[in-house]
Amino acid sequence: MAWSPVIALYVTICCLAFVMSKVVISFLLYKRWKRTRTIIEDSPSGGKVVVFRSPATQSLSSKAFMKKTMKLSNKNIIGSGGYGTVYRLSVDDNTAFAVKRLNKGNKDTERGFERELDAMGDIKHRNIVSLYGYYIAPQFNLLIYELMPHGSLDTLLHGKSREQKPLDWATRCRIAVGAARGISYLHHDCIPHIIHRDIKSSNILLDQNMEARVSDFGLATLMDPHQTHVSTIVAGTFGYLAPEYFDTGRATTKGDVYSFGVVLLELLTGKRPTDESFIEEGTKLVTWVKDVVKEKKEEHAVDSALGSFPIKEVKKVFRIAEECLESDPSKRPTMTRVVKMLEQINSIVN
Ligand SMILES: Nc1ncnc2c1ncn2[C@@H]1O[C@H](COP(=O)(O)OP(=O)(O)OP(=O)(O)O)[C@@H](O)[C@H]1O
Repeated sequence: MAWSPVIALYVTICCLAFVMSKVVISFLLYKRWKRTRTIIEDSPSGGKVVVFRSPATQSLSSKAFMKKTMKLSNKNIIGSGGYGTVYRLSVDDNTAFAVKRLNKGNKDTERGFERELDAMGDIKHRNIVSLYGYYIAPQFNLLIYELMPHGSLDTLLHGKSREQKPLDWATRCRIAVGAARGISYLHHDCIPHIIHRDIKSSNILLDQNMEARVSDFGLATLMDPHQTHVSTIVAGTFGYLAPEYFDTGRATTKGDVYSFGVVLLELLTGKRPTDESFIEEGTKLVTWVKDVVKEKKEEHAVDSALGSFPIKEVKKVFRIAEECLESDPSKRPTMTRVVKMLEQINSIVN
């Protein structure tokens, strides 16, 4: 059946309007995307700096960042991990950032790497360490993060410094619920949903108000597994990995829930999952705690540095940890549920 010229004209106009609207929308989205970032190509090094615009990065021009970065030395190091070294980068007396220098990833994955970083820059939550920008160059990559003045939960719980005061019960509870809210946000509120894959006490950092912030989200997927240290099997860290991960190698939100359960045990007992005493006794933190809870002797497992603590609340947190550590992933609660359960602990205000 032949179309009348009028219908053919209508169809042509509709198709053109459709294509034009797509082009205009893409252009506007690109303009908006550009407005939220400062991008500088550094021709001598072949590198590129991208700074996500926000009130916190107003003082950080890409040029200033490049200059300061080139001057970073060993005395600026604040930590190091499987993915690289972390430096303190001070812009002025009041402004500083944490800069992570990454061991170089795979060249083929560079485009995907940039896309992932751009997406990570859009994630903002009071319990997540913000990514402020990045630098990509042929020799190395840098990630610019918000600086967390109180360092990591791992150092606060297990650090050797004698001046350091042990964390009290109320602070531990606040850290637990803050970290849980951060993970829950990644799992349930981000689109697409994000599985962290490496929840552990050294990836829970503390801001100026001792509020917990989850860091390193997305890094486990970004980095080539062969570039990371020996304790990382595909992704994740020994002692925190859910048992099913060893069989399937698949990261899931329930795997993060398990790792968070291990962090809860660390907060309760003050012991690392890889504590030497467990190896000597042929057990591990999770098994030891399960036995203690079964015998209703939780008070014997509590961190001796804790001083006084409300035993009823301690028992409740042990029970929440136990649920997170169920061997069957389907029996573990979601992180939203974990947040709700923790919020019922009296020492947790707001
Ligand atoms: N944004 C930050 N602010 C302050 N200190 C930080 C920041 N990021 C990392 N650190 C410090 O640097 C240390 C090393 O961090 P990094 O994330 O590189 O390794 P990790 O978490 O210890 O181990 P892994 O690389 O296996 O995850 C942290 O334990 C923390 O003390």
